[in-house]
Amino acid sequence: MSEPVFPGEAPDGLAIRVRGLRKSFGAKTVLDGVDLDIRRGEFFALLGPSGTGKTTLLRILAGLELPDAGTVLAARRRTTVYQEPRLIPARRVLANVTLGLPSSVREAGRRALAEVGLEGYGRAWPATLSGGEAQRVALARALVRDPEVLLLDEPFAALDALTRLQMQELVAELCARHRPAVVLVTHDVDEAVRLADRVVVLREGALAVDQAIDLPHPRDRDTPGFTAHRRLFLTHLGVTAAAH
Ligand SMILES: Nc1ncnc2c1ncn2[C@@H]1O[C@H](COP(=O)(O)OP(=O)(O)OP(=O)(O)O)[C@@H](O)[C@H]1O
Repeated sequence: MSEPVFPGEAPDGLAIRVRGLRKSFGAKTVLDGVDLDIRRGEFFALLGPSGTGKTTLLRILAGLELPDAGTVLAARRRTTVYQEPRLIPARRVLANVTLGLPSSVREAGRRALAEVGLEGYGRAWPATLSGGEAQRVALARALVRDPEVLLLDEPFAALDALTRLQMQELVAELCARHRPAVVLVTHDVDEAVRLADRVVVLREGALAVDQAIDLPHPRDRDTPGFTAHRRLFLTHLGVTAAAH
């Protein structure tokens, strides 16, 4: 490694600053000189075809993976929500939410559960929850840590279509209230355009498009401008116009 990773916090106004990031697995180069600044409070979405390195980039931002070269400066409190809720089955819901934190945060844990629509679920067992409820618990577990950077790795991908829409709405609401910087990795172009302030496409190891989405909230496919953004990203993802 040529330079240290996480030598300090990102400069003022930034939650994340990435410079010259490279990562290979064996002969395969996944990230090939990625530069990226994410502002504090910015909702950032990362699109890209399967296997292009989105999760690898997120894992590097989380501090779970080391790059081969480059620097990452990031706000310290970073929390990840994954596609699966990753709850501990032998712990009740509230204990899952406050896992690893002092007992003084139990009340904050209950408040976080209420914020995700699960008031009164603290003593429930994970096995009794639906997929959507379990993912709400995962969100509460992130929320109670008061993240400066919220890393979302396809958090809605395993949910049915209706639950996915409800969860997108919830995440939009929570992020508008708490204003963490968000990095959302998703395959879903509509989801990215609906939620993000800015969308980037990762292709062949580099960031191919970097587009601000300056549309009012709440957004849906009927919001003027939505379809134009959608088309742009689909085109950059290699989807032909006929399939739009
Ligand atoms: N620990 C690892 N060892 C070897 N190869 C890896 C490892 N982690 C990721 N890769 C490879 O790196 C490439 C990028 O993987 P990554 O999971 O980051 O892509 P992705 O864009 O998130 O994919 P998807 O959208 O399908 O989740 C893939 O070819 C993958 O097989």
